[in-house]
Amino acid sequence: MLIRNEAHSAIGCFPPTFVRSVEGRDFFFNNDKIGGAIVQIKTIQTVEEIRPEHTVGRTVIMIDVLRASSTIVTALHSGFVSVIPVASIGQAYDLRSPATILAGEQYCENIADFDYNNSPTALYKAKHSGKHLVLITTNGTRALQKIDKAENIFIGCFLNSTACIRKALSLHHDITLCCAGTRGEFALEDGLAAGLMVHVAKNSFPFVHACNLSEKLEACYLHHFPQLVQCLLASTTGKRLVEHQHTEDIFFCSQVDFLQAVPFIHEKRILLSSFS
Ligand SMILES: O=C(O)[C@H](CS(=O)(=O)O)OP(=O)(O)O
Repeated sequence: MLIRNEAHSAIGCFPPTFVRSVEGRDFFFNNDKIGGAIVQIKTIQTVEEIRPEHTVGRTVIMIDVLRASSTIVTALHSGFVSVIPVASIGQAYDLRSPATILAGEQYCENIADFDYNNSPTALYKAKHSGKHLVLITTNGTRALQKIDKAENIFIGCFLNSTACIRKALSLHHDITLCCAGTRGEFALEDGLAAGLMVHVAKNSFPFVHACNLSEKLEACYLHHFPQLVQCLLASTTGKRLVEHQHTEDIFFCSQVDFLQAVPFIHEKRILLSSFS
């Protein structure tokens, strides 16, 4: 039910009129026709800071640029039917079958008997059409368990940033950009990808209200995007990945809008959205 806000009573003329529903959702009107709901975008710095109000009734984009989100986007782009995130190495071994491939890392190190590290570059070259990827990573796959109450959950990174935020906007829920972070700390690369998504959202849809952090991260992205690879190489996670000989993945993960795949979570599996 909509309640007209008397402070904005200029119905029928531009600028549009803003109205708050009894459910607390804001809408805008153009020439007395409903133009749509205002989408609020909130960015969370690390998954540890996620509270129920950031997920319930909202669309959440989980961002773990280095590397879980990039790996998931690439795997689904490359023909895997699904990605199954697991919480322990034992669970991954239990799911081993002719239909599955095991990938992941623990603190950047390879896991014994796994087919791949958490490497988007390797999965981009791999040919496993029709198989399911079982994935465990230090931060990203665990982060997913903390946002499972969201209305919709998408997986985003630089590789699919425009496709991902546009898909989220199309659902007309408020959006939480959840930066996974690294080992409990904010990760610059996640914040920069969030900033890019905020920028795309503001340029795609006229009535986006972004929180202060979102606005600052947008400015940060716009400042840094000419040297994105250098930024990622100099980040805490980037340095760690270089030490572990995963430099190629940093270059791969810094490619903005290289892929169109938009993964979403359905019943604990990650699938390709039909829109992708
Ligand atoms: O190896 C990765 O991709 C990282 C390891 S670290 O803990 O951030 O160094 O894990 P992820 O879960 O993808 O952030």
